Amino acid sequence: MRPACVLVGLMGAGKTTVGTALAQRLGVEFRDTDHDVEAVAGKPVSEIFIDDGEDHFRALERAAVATALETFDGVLALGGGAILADETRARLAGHTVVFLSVDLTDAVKRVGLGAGRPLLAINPRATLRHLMSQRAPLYREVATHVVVTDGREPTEITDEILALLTR
Ligand SMILES: Nc1ncnc2c1ncn2[C@@H]1O[C@H](COP(=O)(O)OP(=O)(O)O)[C@@H](O)[C@H]1O
Ligand SMILES: O=C(O)C1=C[C@@H](OP(=O)(O)O)[C@@H](O)[C@H](O)C1
Ligand SMILES: [Mg+2]
Repeated sequence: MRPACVLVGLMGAGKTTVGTALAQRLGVEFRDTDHDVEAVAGKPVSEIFIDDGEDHFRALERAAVATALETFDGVLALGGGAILADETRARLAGHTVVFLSVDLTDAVKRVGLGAGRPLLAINPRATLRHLMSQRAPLYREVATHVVVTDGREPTEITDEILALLTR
């Protein structure tokens, strides 16, 4: 079993939003590794970071991605930092992976003050800029398709991905 499509990209790229719409349009299930991690930990991502630390969150995330890639056949959204793990990037090989790209201005607008995203608790704009430069090469490395989201509505982005998948 393999996901119909895996979505990657920075916080605020719209993975959760577009993934939900895409799954609906395809008539398949949607799954988000953040939700899987929260279910295993029994608490929100922000509390996992505070109580157990980022390393623990990343370990749960690696396991959630591995399980989903093997057992799930719908639309899968990864948390923005999942691709930091060598193991996860290797696992993504051979999958249909869509990188939702977003520029800094739109990402900041979308995530606001970072509620629920512990990495953005302090200076979200500077943090997003740093994460973007660190991660952009990794998103591109795993992606089979790149879809630009700046200034576009989720429905338009979903339409573009649907067209890519059925091409
Ligand atoms: N294309 C878009 N245009 C405007 N706002 C968007 C778009 N995609 C997502 N959003 C909004 O941005 C915020 C973050 O979206 P989300 O799907 O959670 O991103 P991610 O999962 O990539 O971090 C949400 O409030 C969502 O409604
Ligand atoms: O980029 C990151 O490191 C993170 C992104 C978040 O998911 P979204 O990308 O869905 O916001 C979530 O996994 C956690 O707060 C860490
Ligand atoms: Mg998300």
